[in-house]
Amino acid sequence: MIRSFTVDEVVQHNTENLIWIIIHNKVYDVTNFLNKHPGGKKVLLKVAGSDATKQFDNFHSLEVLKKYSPQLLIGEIGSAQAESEKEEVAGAESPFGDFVPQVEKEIMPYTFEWDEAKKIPRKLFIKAGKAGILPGICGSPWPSKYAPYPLFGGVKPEEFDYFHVFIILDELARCGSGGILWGLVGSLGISLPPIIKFGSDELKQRVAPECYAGIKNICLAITEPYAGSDVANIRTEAKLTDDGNYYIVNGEKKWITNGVFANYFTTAVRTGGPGMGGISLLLIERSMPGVKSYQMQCSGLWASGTAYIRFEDVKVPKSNLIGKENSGFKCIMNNFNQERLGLIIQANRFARVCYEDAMKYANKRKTFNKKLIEQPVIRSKLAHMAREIEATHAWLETILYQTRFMEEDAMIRLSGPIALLKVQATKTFEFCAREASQIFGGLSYSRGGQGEKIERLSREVRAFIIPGGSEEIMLDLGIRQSLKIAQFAGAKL
Ligand code: HEM
Repeated sequence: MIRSFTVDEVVQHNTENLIWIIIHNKVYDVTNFLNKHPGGKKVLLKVAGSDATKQFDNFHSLEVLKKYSPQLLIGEIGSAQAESEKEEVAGAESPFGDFVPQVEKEIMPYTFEWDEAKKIPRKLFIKAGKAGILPGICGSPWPSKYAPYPLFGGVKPEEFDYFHVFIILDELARCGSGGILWGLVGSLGISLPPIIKFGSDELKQRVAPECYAGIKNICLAITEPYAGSDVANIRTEAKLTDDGNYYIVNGEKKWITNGVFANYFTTAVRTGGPGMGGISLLLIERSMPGVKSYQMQCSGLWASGTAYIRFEDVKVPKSNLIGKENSGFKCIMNNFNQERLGLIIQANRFARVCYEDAMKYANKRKTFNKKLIEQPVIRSKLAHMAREIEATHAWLETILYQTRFMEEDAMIRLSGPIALLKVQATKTFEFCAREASQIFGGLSYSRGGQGEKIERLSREVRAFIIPGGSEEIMLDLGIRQSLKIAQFAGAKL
C-alpha cells in the first residue's frame, strides 16, 4: 500500500531541507539525493515542490525512476493510485511481456551497473533458474528429466518448442545489453545442449540440474587464437594416458563467453589426426588443476565474462567425453543452427530496441523549435529501420514455424536459410544502431544516460556479425547449402 498525497501537500515541501517533487503522478523525496544527483542540485531546487515531469522526461529515460524508486519514492498523487492499480491489472492481462515478466524489474534498472562492473550477480542466475528461463533457452524439447523447476506460463513440456525459446530470448533482449544476454543465457544455451544431446547419463545428471538452476556456469570453448570459423583446424590437444583412463589436455582458447566465471567448459579438443575427423568434445572442469582463465578487454559484451583460457596439462577423466571420440565436429556443427537462431533473435530485438528508443527520443527532443519527429529526414530513418526489422521478424517466424513442423531433418535442411537470415538480422541490427545513433547525436557517444542502450549496442554489433559464423561465411554457406539440397532432390546443375 503506497501513501497518497495532494498537490498542495507536495507544494509545502519546497526547501533544500525538505524537497519533494512530482514525476508522472508519483511523489519523490529528493532531499538526501540533492548532492548525489548527477545533473546537479540546482536543477532540482528549481522544481522543488512542483510537478517536474516535463523537465525529468527531457533528460532521463524511465529506467532511472525504476532504479531510484526504492530510495526516493514516497507516494502518489490522490487518484493516481487508482490509475496505477488499473495499469497493473491491464499489464497482467497483456499476453506479450508476461512470459518473462521480470526483465523490467530485475534487469533493466541494473544493466548499466552490471555491464560496467563486467559481472552479473549470482542472484540473477538463481532467479532466472527458478523462473524456468535457463532450461527454457536451451532449445526444445523441454529437459523434464534434468530441469529442477517446472515449466512456466502453463505450457506443457510436450508443447515446448522454438517459439517459446524465441519469446524468452526476445523478451530478455529488451534490456538492450548483449553482455547480459550472453552472460546470463547465451553461453548456457550453446554449451549445455551438446551434453544433453550426446553426453552420458552420468554427465547430464551431474552438470545439467545445477546449470539450469543458475548455481553453476558452463561455457563453450571452441575458438582459439589459431582457429575461429575454421573449426576443423583447432590445435588444443587431448592425449590419452597409457592406462586409457584420462586425457591430458594442453592448449589455448580465446573469446570464450562466460569463460571468466564458468565452472564447466564444453571444449573442442584434438584427439586424433588433422582436420575435422580428429576432433572430440570434452567436458573440462574449473576444479581440475591446470585450468586458467583471464578476462579479455573487448569492445562490448562486458557483462558476459569473455575469456582467454589456458589448459596446461589438465588431467580429465575419459568419462568426461561428450559423444564418441573423434566425432566432436558433428556435435559442434549440430549445435550451430541453434546458436545462430539465438543470435538472430537477439540481433533483431536489439535492432527493435534501437528503433524504440530512437522513436521515443525523436518525439521529445526539440531542435530548431521543432521536435525531431517533425523532420522528414528523421522519419525517413525510422521508416527504413522499421521495414528492415519487420521483414527480418517475419522471415524469422517462418523459419521457426518450419523447425516445429518440418520432419526430423529440419535443422539440417534449414541450415542454409538460417545462415542467410543471420546475415539479414545482423545487417538490420548494424543499420538500426547506426541510424539510432544519428538520431540521439552526442547522447549515443557517451556511456549511461538516455543514449545508454544505443551507445552500448553500437559497440556490441560486431559481436553478432563475426562469431557464430561471420557474415562472409554465412553468405557462402547459404548458397552452398541450397545447391546441395537441390542436387540431393535431383536437380541437374
Ligand atoms: C527522482 C528524480 C530524479 C532522479 C532519480 C534523477 C537521476 C538522474 C541520473 C541518474 C542522471 C544521470 C544520467 C542518467 O542516468 O540518465 C541524471 C542526470 C540529469 N538530471 Fe536528473 N534525476 C531526477 C530529477 C531530475 C529533474 C527533475 C531534473 C530537471 C529539472 C533533472 C535534470 C537532470 C539533468 C540536466 C541531468 C544531466 C543530463 C545529461 O548529462 O545529459 N533531473 N539525473
